[in-house]
Amino acid sequence: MSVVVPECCDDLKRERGRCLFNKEELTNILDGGPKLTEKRRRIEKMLINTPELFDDVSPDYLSHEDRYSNELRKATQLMTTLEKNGFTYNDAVTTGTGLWLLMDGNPLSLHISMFLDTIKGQSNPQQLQEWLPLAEKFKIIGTYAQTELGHGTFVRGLETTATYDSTTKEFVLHSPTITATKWWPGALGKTSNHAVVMAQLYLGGKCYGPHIFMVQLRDLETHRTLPGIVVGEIGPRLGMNSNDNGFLQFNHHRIPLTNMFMKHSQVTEDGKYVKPLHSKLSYGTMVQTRVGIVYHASRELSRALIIAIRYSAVRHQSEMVPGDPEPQILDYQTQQYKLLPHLASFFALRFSARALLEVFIGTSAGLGSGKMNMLPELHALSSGLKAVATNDAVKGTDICRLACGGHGYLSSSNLPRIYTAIAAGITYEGENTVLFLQVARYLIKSFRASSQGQTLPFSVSYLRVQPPSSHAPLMSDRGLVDALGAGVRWMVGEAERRLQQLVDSGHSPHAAWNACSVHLVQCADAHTRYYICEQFVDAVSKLGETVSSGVHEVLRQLCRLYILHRVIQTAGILLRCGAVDGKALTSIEEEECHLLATLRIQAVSIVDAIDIKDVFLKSTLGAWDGNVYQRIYEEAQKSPLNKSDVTQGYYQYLRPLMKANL
Ligand SMILES: CCCCC/C=C\C/C=C\C/C=C\C=C\C(=O)SCCNC(=O)CCNC(=O)[C@H](O)C(C)(C)COP(=O)(O)OP(=O)(O)OC[C@H]1O[C@@H](n2cnc3c(N)ncnc32)[C@H](O)[C@@H]1OP(=O)(O)O
Ligand SMILES: Cc1cc2nc3c(=O)[nH]c(=O)nc-3n(C[C@H](O)[C@H](O)[C@H](O)COP(=O)(O)OP(=O)(O)OC[C@H]3O[C@@H](n4cnc5c(N)ncnc54)[C@H](O)[C@@H]3O)c2cc1C
Repeated sequence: MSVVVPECCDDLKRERGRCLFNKEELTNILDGGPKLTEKRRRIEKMLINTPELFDDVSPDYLSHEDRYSNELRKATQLMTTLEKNGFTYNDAVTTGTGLWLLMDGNPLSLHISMFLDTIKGQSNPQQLQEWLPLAEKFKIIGTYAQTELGHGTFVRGLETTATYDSTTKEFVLHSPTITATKWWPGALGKTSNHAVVMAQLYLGGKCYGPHIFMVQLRDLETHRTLPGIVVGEIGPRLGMNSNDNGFLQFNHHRIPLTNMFMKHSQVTEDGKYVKPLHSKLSYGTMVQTRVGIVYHASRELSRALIIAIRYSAVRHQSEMVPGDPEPQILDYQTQQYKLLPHLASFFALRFSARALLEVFIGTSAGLGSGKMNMLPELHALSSGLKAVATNDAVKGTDICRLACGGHGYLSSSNLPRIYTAIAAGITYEGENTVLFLQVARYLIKSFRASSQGQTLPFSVSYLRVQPPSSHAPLMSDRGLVDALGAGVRWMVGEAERRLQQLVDSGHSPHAAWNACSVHLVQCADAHTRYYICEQFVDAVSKLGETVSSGVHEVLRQLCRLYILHRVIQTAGILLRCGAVDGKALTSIEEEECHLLATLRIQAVSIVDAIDIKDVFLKSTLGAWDGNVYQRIYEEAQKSPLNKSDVTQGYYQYLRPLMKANL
């Protein structure tokens, strides 16, 4: 059956006809300015014009091995296409386009992110000069090998050892137990010939904790594993199965002294240790990746939202008024309630990701001149935002899937794949509960420091013991954000009181910490969300002077929805600390419902402005033209089971069963 694709279906035409703002202007804001929109579109055009980057057959129909090879084919093609056209792999990552083409995890992602970032951030000048050009030109291909079978979260507990032998000026890398096996690193199984390896440094029998080493794993000509190394792939996962996540063991494998990354700490030829300026500088690559993940999570959420909101405008179901035509499902308030707060979250995360990037850039510049004082603030912010962004993207993506009913469960909707890929984000790069506990540690320390009269860094300054009282009217954006801040201050104060009470009653500080950790995680989550609200309000108010009134109004409504929704989610705490009363909550709930109806009118135009082309959405439900049913039908025809009317399985199993005398 041939497809006659209308320019865009009537439902979407009508939706788009109601747009009251300049879409291009909103697109520019999301990209970070018109120049960045223009650059992204140039990259997209170039990629779209490279047919080799697209799948002939859905990876769902490929074997485990073919999925990997197919993705490797596309990943290498992507790198050469970018290079030939004067772009960097970073351009493809920062615009999202590269990651979207490589649908489900890809074998070069660790190389272009954590491997290169470690070389850039942890090398001394000689190492940088030696390794960076090789890695940038793909002469060596690497990954970040830290996690082990026995330890992922607890980096200090890693078992792999790097013991210095001053007689040969080498480190001996060893995996003393099965649990010391490196396990999980992306692209470790079959792709990488090098890895940056986190191992316990031993000098003269003394352990100096985890340090990073550059280790060659495979021969650069034959790609065969080097002696003293065992490496392989770990098998199928929930998602991201086109990557070759791997395992790695060392058997007294020797590498030169100069292969320890020596920007921050050094080992001299005679085996002396030179301490870094801060003990956690070797965790820098993780921090940098967490900053990137906040953007990544917001982008993935936006893909799911575009799909679900367009589909909700095309899908008609049931009767709202008996006898009337079936309405668009987007007209149901419950559908708006499912989707629109997540749309607001996407914007909130995008503005917060930008603010975090600025903190990262500022802190990195400070580190360059020996200033370590911003590091705890960056660690807390990047940990909290990574956790909230991935939690919300996963939840939001699943809600989008559910909001599409049965068709959301189809692989061709692309929602399952977006979900399984981003679901891993809750675990990798610091499991979210663990990261929240790091944030909580910072909050409690800050709260205590404030009680002792110390000045607090900017993200926690609202926790000071005697904050200035809010002058903003409660129902204004600022007033409600101040109320949320008061709620977090109350929660942190309460956590501190409970900790102290437990210690006073004879518990050790560590036991007290564990006994309060559910509450502490809630404090960290609430603090991070307060920070996000602040960033959203600030961004919208700053933009107010420079953007057209239509765009400003849309942003103001999304920001308002985000805040109202947050206040309702936190109602229990806000009532307990007296920041709001029942009457205020009732009017906030009413306003939220009203706002849902207002935002619904322009919802399709808002997701259009996110400007993700069909080839990157890869969804039968979310395409720009809204031609949903034809696409679903055509995708189903591609199933290998439809190649013949009667399958082999019939002759092999079904027929014998039917003929059997049961
Ligand atoms: C760039 C684009 C990216 C896009 C991405 C898109 C797709 C990704 C695709 C695939 C996935 C890719 C890769 C995945 C990779 C990985 O997962 S790599 C492995 C990541 N592993 C982790 O994140 C482990 C998490 N654990 C930790 O970070 C630490 O163990 C932990 C922080 C939990 C504890 O550390 P530890 O050394 O045990 O700490 P202590 O208890 O001794 O000390 C705590 C004090 O140290 C401070 N601190 C901890 N970390 C840092 C840091 N990074 N920077 C600064 N300070 C730090 C902490 O605040 C404590 O300070 P105080 O004592 O309170 O003052
Ligand atoms: C798709 C994917 C890709 C990955 N890529 C890489 C990679 O490229 N390189 C690499 O080195 N690693 C990689 N990892 C590993 C990843 O970083 C770890 O899985 C992650 O850090 C969590 O560690 P874990 O698996 O040991 O979980 P655990 O730490 O064992 O966590 C299990 C549970 O214990 C809880 N828990 C643990 N510690 C605490 C605590 N202190 N307090 C309270 N609760 C706690 C956690 O909250 C969680 O509920 C990847 C993982 C995945 C899933």
